[in-house]
Amino acid sequence: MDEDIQEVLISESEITRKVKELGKQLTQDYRGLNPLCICVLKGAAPFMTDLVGQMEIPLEMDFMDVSSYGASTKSSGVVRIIKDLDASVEGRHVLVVEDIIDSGLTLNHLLELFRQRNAASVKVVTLLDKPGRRSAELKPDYCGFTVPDAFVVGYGLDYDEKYRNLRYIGVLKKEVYTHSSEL
Ligand SMILES: O=P(O)(O)OC[C@H]1O[C@H](OP(=O)(O)OP(=O)(O)O)[C@H](O)[C@@H]1O
Ligand code: HPA
Ligand SMILES: [Mg+2]
Repeated sequence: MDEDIQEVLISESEITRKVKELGKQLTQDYRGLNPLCICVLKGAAPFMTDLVGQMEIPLEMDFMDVSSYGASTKSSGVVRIIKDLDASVEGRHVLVVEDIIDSGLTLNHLLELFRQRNAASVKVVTLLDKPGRRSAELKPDYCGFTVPDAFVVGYGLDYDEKYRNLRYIGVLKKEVYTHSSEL
C-alpha cells in the first residue's frame, strides 16, 4: 500500500492531535444538547469512532451510507442513498461527521434532507476540506485540515475501496489511476 503513495500529507500523530482538539471544542459547544452524530459511510467511519471517543458528553450515533464516487476520482454528481438513518432527526441537534468535503455535492444533498426532516440544528464537522474543487457553496462548521486539490487516501478515504486502513492521509501516485485522464 505505502508504495502507491506519492507523499504523506498528514501524519497519524497530527490526526490524533487534531481529533482531540475538535472533540474538546464539540464537547463545549454541544453540552446539554444530546447531539445526534451522523456518520457518512464509509469514509467517515474511522474519524467518527475516534471523534466521539473525545466528546465527553451524552450523544447518539447513527449511520447513513451514501455514495457518489464509486471507482473514480471524480464525483458522479448523483448522490445515492444506500442506507438511510435509523433515528428520526426531527427536533434533534444533528452533527454530520464527514471525512472530506470535495465538490460539496454529497453534503449539500444531506444537509437539505436533514433540514426538510425538521432537525433543530444541522452542523458539519469534517476532517478534511478541499475547497479548490467545490461546485456547491458549502463551508464546514468545524474542520480539521485544508488539503490541496489532489486525490487523497487513508484514514477512511479510499480509491476504489482500497487504502481506507492507512493510518495517515496521503496523496495517491497518479500511475495508480486506471484512467490517466482523471484528475
Ligand atoms: O464533496 P464530495 O465531492 O461529494 O465528496 C465527498 C464525499 O465523497 C466520499 O464518499 P464516497 O461517495 O466516495 O463514498 P465512501 O465514503 O463510501 O468512499 C467522501 O467520503 C465524502 O462523503
Ligand atoms: O480526495 C478524495 N479521496 C478519497 N475520496 C474522496 N471523495 C472525494 N474526494 C476524495
Ligand atoms: Mg469513496
